[in-house]
Amino acid sequence: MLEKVGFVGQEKERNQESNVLWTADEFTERLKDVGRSYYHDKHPFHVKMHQGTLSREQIRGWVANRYYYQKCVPIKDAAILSNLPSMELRRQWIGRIIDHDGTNGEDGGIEAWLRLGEAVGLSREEVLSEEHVVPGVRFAVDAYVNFARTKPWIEAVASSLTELFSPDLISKRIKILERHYTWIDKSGLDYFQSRLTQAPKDSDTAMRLVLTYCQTPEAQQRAVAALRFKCDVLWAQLDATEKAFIPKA
Ligand SMILES: O=C(O)c1cc(C(=O)O)c2c(n1)C(=O)C(=O)c1cc(C(=O)O)[nH]c1-2
Repeated sequence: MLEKVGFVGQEKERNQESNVLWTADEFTERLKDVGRSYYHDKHPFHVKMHQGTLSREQIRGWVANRYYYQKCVPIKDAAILSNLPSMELRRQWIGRIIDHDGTNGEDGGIEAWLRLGEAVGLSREEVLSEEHVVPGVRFAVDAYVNFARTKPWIEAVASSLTELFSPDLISKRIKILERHYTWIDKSGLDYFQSRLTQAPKDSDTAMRLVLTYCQTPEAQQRAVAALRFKCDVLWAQLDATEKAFIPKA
């Protein structure tokens, strides 16, 4: 009997399938199904952002809170790196830390996010102090870092596969911000532009690893569950941001 891996409400259907090893195509579709159902592009906070109805304060609240996620992503990747069992695997992962932290003479994503903060009217000090970060965001992001530290590395790798879905959302977001939030200085959007090339590279690597190393039904199902967990991490951040910055109608 396989251990339950968190398919809320779908245990029966999943258990019947528990001994089936999916083909690479079926497995890929199962992973994409998670994104189609649970990715944060459909969160009400994003829906309002896309409708162009968020106030300056609400955009600032989102940027200040997302900073905590940005800051923790390379910490999460360093945790995964520390669990990878070979030089070859670590070589495939280490670039992610540099993408966010930068390297000598070259800024990374965290710096770009701070510039986004300035472009929406938040001082660097204000963002760095985390004074606007609400408890729910901190808890959700910390859960992601903790997951990467403590779970088998292949599950942590699978949890990063939300990046399969982020390019569509981010390219939509760039257009929306330019069209509806014209008060934001355009230079602040550089962060999103660079993710459009980084995210597909990252998700290709992660997908290759997951397809290679998840070779039992249980391993495949754990990967799907890890991706569902990550969708919940992203969703919970927006729940907490929405509650803090959008008054109830
Ligand atoms: O703006 C977004 O909607 C979004 C989503 C995601 C994601 O889907 O995980 C990431 C990012 N952005 C992002 O900027 C980023 O650096 C990133 C790293 C990771 C990861 O799990 O390793 N996801 C994401």
